[in-house]
Amino acid sequence: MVNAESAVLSVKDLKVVFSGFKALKGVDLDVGTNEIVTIIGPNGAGKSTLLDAIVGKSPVASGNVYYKGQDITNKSSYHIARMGIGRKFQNPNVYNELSVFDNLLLALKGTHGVFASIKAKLTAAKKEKIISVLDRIGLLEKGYSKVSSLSHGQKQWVEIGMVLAQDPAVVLLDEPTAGMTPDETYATGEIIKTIAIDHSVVVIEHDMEFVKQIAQRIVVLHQGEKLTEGSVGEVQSNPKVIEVYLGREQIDAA
Ligand SMILES: Nc1ncnc2c1ncn2[C@@H]1O[C@H](COP(=O)(O)OP(=O)(O)OP(=O)(O)O)[C@@H](O)[C@H]1O
Repeated sequence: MVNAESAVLSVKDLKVVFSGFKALKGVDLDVGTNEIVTIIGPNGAGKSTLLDAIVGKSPVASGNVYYKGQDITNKSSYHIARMGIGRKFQNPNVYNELSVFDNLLLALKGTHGVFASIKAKLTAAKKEKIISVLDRIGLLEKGYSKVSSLSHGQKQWVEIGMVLAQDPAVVLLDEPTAGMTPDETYATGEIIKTIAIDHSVVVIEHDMEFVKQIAQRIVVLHQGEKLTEGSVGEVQSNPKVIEVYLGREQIDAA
């Protein structure tokens, strides 16, 4: 069982308020080493806000975020990323006219500026790192392809690769399968499981089939609060979760 002492990432009684609107009303979350935590919940539950607050993109009104025991509450996004928390957003943010390889090169830790990065000498260590990331995201064969030639799903994997290139200990993914085909969605689940061999991963997701594929522990948010957490089975059979979320998902899917 993960607790605040053993957690890599620990969120305590976190509150986020937007112009008087309480988006998070005191949320706790502990993420263990190499654990996958999946966050589900209805639209507006506060899922993205929670990830934003962790990485310093939403101002925390009260409560704390700890990374490896250090209080990182309201530190700058840049600082938090450098410490080891990588965040992928919903929309791809890649350089379409560059190759997959060069996109990953740009994302490597300690790299500054597009021109300088691409013109700088490619060391064996950097090349090895990029190849290992390409392998992780299933794009070894596409390393020299322009990102513009890739499918939507493959672009999302490049973005995940760009997060991995920064050597984070914790990877935060906001709806990584949005807009993907079923095959791409499944492949994304397998990529995430491989990432979790040596990273902690927090995933926001709506697709329950995908959640079942990757989930170890599920946290359910509702109206800015944690409704419950547990295994897939525990969450799926929880009457409160069925009422506020899963029932609605099943109706939407019908
Ligand atoms: N910058 C902001 N300013 C004002 N309100 C915001 C801001 N960001 C989020 N909110 C509000 O906070 C609430 C939580 O939003 P959030 O995006 O975290 O929900 P979510 O659970 O990720 O939903 P979805 O599944 O639709 O992405 C929503 O009511 C949203 O309108």
